[in-house]
Amino acid sequence: MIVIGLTGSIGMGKSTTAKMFAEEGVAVNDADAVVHDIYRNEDVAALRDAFPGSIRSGIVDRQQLSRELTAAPEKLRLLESIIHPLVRQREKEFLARQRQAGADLALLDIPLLFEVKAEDRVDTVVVVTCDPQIQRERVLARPGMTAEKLDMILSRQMPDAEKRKRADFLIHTGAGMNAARQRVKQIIAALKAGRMTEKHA
Ligand SMILES: CC(C)(COP(=O)(O)OP(=O)(O)OC[C@H]1O[C@@H](n2cnc3c(N)ncnc32)[C@H](O)[C@@H]1O)[C@@H](O)C(=O)NCCC(=O)NCCS
Ligand SMILES: Nc1ncnc2c1ncn2[C@@H]1O[C@H](COP(=O)(O)OP(=O)(O)OP(=O)(O)O)[C@@H](O)[C@H]1O
Repeated sequence: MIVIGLTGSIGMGKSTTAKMFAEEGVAVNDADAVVHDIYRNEDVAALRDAFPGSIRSGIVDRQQLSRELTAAPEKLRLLESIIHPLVRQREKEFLARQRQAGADLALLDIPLLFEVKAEDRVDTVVVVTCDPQIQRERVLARPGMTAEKLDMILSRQMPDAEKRKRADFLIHTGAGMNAARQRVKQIIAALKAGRMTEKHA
């Protein structure tokens, strides 16, 4: 089974592109969705201890947590140290299920793939990218998003230019949905034909 790592900075189009892979029959594990699921459904003692002000009825209130972190960005590191091992565990279970089902491809959508050195856990890395202007417009258009919060998140992400350099495949999402979909199909075909990278191609 070939494990695809999909990444890109905030608002570059990861979720949209992951959906396109899913529509082509590739099973997808979305790290952000796993985090949200943990907050909604799991009573994690370490989170209760570290962020008591963001807990409602035993589980994390994500909006409150987000406000707390925007006010105190240094706490993000602590949050990551609690959350990332849980995400990693879910990822392993997902891959085991896919292997057992005999899948030929599986995709991990990992926003912080390079930052947490997850390249070692995947066979090929696909990076989504677009113009920084478009990125900012997309993100600031989201309800609840502020310039401060965006800057807090960007400060924890590797610059897009560096991600692009490290990519095996690039998908530009500034040219519309159809162009991105064609590119997804092309990448799947390349992988199925054993071509794992376009680096130095
Ligand atoms: C900071 C939190 C509370 C903000 O919640 P909110 O609902 O507003 O945003 P959401 O989760 O949808 O994230 C928005 C974007 O920021 C990115 N992002 C989230 N956390 C981080 C982080 N620690 N570092 C860099 N980027 C991040 C996400 O991948 C996504 O692209 C939340 O993102 C969170 O709990 N982050 C910590 C967990 C984490 O590291 N997640 C990254 C993927 S495992
Ligand atoms: N190929 C594309 N063509 C046009 N618009 C796109 C394309 N890909 C994504 N978008 C738009 O960009 C916005 C952000 O996309 P998306 O939510 O997929 O980003 P993301 O990288 O997953 O964000 P985050 O990092 O916050 O999770 C959405 O409004 C989406 O419709």
